[in-house]
Amino acid sequence: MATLYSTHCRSFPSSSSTSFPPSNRFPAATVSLKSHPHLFHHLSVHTQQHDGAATVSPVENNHSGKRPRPEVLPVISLKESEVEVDFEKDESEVTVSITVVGASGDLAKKKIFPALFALYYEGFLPKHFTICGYARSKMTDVELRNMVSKTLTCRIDQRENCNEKMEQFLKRCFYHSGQYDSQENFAALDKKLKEHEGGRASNRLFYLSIPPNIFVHAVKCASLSASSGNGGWTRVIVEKPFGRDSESSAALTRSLKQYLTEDQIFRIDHYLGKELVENLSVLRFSNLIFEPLWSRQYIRNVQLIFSEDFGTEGRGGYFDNYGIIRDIMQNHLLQILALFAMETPVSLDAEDIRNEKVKVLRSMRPIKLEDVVLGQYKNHTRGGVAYPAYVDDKTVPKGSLTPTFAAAALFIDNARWDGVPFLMKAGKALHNKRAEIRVQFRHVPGNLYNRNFGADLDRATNELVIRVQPDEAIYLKINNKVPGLGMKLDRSHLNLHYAARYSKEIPDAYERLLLDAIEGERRLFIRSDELDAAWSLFTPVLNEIEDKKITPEYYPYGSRGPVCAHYLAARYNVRWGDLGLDVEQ
Ligand SMILES: NC(=O)C1=CN([C@@H]2O[C@H](COP(=O)(O)OP(=O)(O)OC[C@H]3O[C@@H](n4cnc5c(N)ncnc54)[C@H](OP(=O)(O)O)[C@@H]3O)[C@@H](O)[C@H]2O)C=CC1
Ligand SMILES: O=C1O[C@H](COP(=O)(O)O)[C@@H](O)[C@H](O)[C@H]1O
Repeated sequence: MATLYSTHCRSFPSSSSTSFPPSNRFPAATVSLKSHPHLFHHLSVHTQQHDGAATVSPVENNHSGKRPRPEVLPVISLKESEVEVDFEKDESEVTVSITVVGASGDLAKKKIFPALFALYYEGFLPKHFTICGYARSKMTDVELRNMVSKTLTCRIDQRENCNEKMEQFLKRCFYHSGQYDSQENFAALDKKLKEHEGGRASNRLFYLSIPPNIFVHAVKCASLSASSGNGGWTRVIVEKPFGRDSESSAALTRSLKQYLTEDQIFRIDHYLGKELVENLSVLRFSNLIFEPLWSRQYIRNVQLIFSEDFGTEGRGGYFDNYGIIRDIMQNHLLQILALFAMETPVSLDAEDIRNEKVKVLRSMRPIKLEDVVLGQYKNHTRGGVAYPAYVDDKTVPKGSLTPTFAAAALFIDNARWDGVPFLMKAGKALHNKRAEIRVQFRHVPGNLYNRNFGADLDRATNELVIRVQPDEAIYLKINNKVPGLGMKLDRSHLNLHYAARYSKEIPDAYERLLLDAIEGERRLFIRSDELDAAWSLFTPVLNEIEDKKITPEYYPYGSRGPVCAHYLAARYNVRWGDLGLDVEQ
C-alpha cells in the first residue's frame, strides 16, 4: 500500500487568591473540622491543587455522573492545618456574579447566554446570582435582555414554563458598557456588581469572550478593579486561541499570571464538555471488555475526525491567522487523543487526570511535515448553487495559503501505543458535519472465516465508533452470520444510539463547562503544562509549513477533501473509516 503514496501530494516532499472548595455545592458556612468532627460525614476526598493548596471536596463531587442540585452545605476552607469556623453565614449571604466580557459578540449570543439560561432553568445556578454583560457597545439593560431573549434558541425553548423562567432569568441580567483596557470602567462594573450582590459574600466569574489580543488587558482590569473583594473567589474563563505557537502561548500565560494564579485560570476547550468526550473515560475504565483491548496489541489505528459542511463564513479574519491545525487539531482533537490514550489515572480528580494527559502529550513523537496533508476549499457549483472559495471571503487576504483542511499522522512513543498511528483529519466546507473517534482493531489471527471476506481483510476488522456529534452514538462493527441455511457473513453494528436509548436531551458543552467553572472543577479545563506540551508538538511543523509557504491541495467546497489524505492513510496501511464502503451517512 505504501507504494500508493503519491509524489503529487505536496505534503510529501520526497486557585484563586483565597482557597475555595472544588465543590458542586454553594458555600454556606465556614466550619471547623477540629471542633466538629461529625462533619467528616460530609467529606471524602482530600485533593491537592496544582498550586499545592489543599482543599476538601464533599462526597458528592465524585463524578459519579449525577450532578446534584445546589443546596445548603457547609463551606470548608483550609488555612494550613487550621480550619476556620463561621456559623454566621448561610446561603442567602453568598452570591455568584458572572460577567460575560464581550457580551455583544457571536459566542456570547450563540453559546454563553443560552448555556447560562439552561443552567438556570435546570436549577443549577445558586439562589443569588447576577449575570452582567460587558462590552464597548452601548446598550441598556433592556436592550441586552432583548438581545439575549432573541438568541435563547437553545434546547430549553420548547420546554414547560420556558417563558416564565426566561423572564425571571432576564431580570437577573444586566449590562455595563466599557473599554476592555480601562481600570476605571471595570471599577464602575465592580460598583454595579456590588449593588446587585447586596453585601453578600461574592464569588466572581469572568468569561473572556473577546478576541485574543485583548485578553490580557481585560484580565488586568478585571483583576485589579473588579475582583471579589470580600473573601470569595475570582475566576476567569479564557477562550481559545491560547496563542498561536509555543512562544506566544507561553507569553500569554506569563502575562495572565501577572494578575491571576493558575488556579484562577480556566482555559476552555469546549470539546471536553461534549457528552461523548466526557463519556470516553467511563467507557474505558468502567467496562471490563474495553480496557484490556486498549493498546497496540489489539488496536491497529485510531482516527480522530472533524468535519464541517460550511466554510469560515464571517470568521475568515480570525481564521486566516490560525488555520485549521491551530483551530481544531492542536486543541480539540489533541485533547480527545490525550483522554483516549492516557494511562489509568490515580483518581478522577482534576490533577490526576491532567497529569496523565500531560504524560501522553509529552510521549508524542514530533510531527513530520511529510506526515501532514494540507487543503483549502475552492469554489464549487452544485445543483445550481454556487459555493464560494475560502479566498472569496472578503476578510481573507487574496492568495492566502491558510489551510482549511489538514490530515496528520501522529505517534505516541510509549509502551502502550508504540507504532500505532493516530490519524487526525479536520476540515471545513466538506460534505458533512461530523466529529468522531474511530478505533480500528487488528485482524483476527488465523480467522476461520477469512475466506468469507475474500481478499480484503480490512472489511472484516472490528471498528469501534464514538460519534461525538451529531446524533451521538457508540457502535461497534462486528462480523455476523446472515440468518439462513448458508454461511454468509456480514458486518453489523452493536449500536448504542443515544436518541433511542436516552430520552433526556444532551446538554450543550458550554453548560457543563460553565457549571464546572462555577463549582471550581478544573478537570475539563486545560492546565498550562498541558498547553505547553500541545504547542511543543505542533509548533515545529507549523513553523515549517509557514516558512516553506506550502501550497495546500485545493478541494471543492462540499467534497470529501483532498485526495492526498488517502495517500497519507495508505502509507500507514490505514483506510479512513468515515469514507469506507459500509459507512452510514
Ligand atoms: N464564535 C465562535 O463560534 C467561537 C469563538 N471562540 C473564541 O471566543 C472569543 C469570542 O469570539 P466571538 O464572539 O466570535 O468574537 P467577536 O468577534 O464576536 O468579538 C466579541 C466582542 O468583542 C469585541 N471586539 C471585537 N473585535 C474587537 C477588537 N478588535 N477590539 C476590541 N474589541 C473587539 C466586540 O464587542 P464590542 O465592540 O461591543 O466591544 C465583539 O462583540 C474569541 O476568542 C474566539 O476565538 C472560540 C470558539 C468558537
Ligand atoms: O472551536 C471551534 O469550534 C467550532 C466547532 O464547534 P462545534 O461545537 O460546533 O463542533 C468551529 O466551527 C470553529 O472554527 C472553532 O474555532
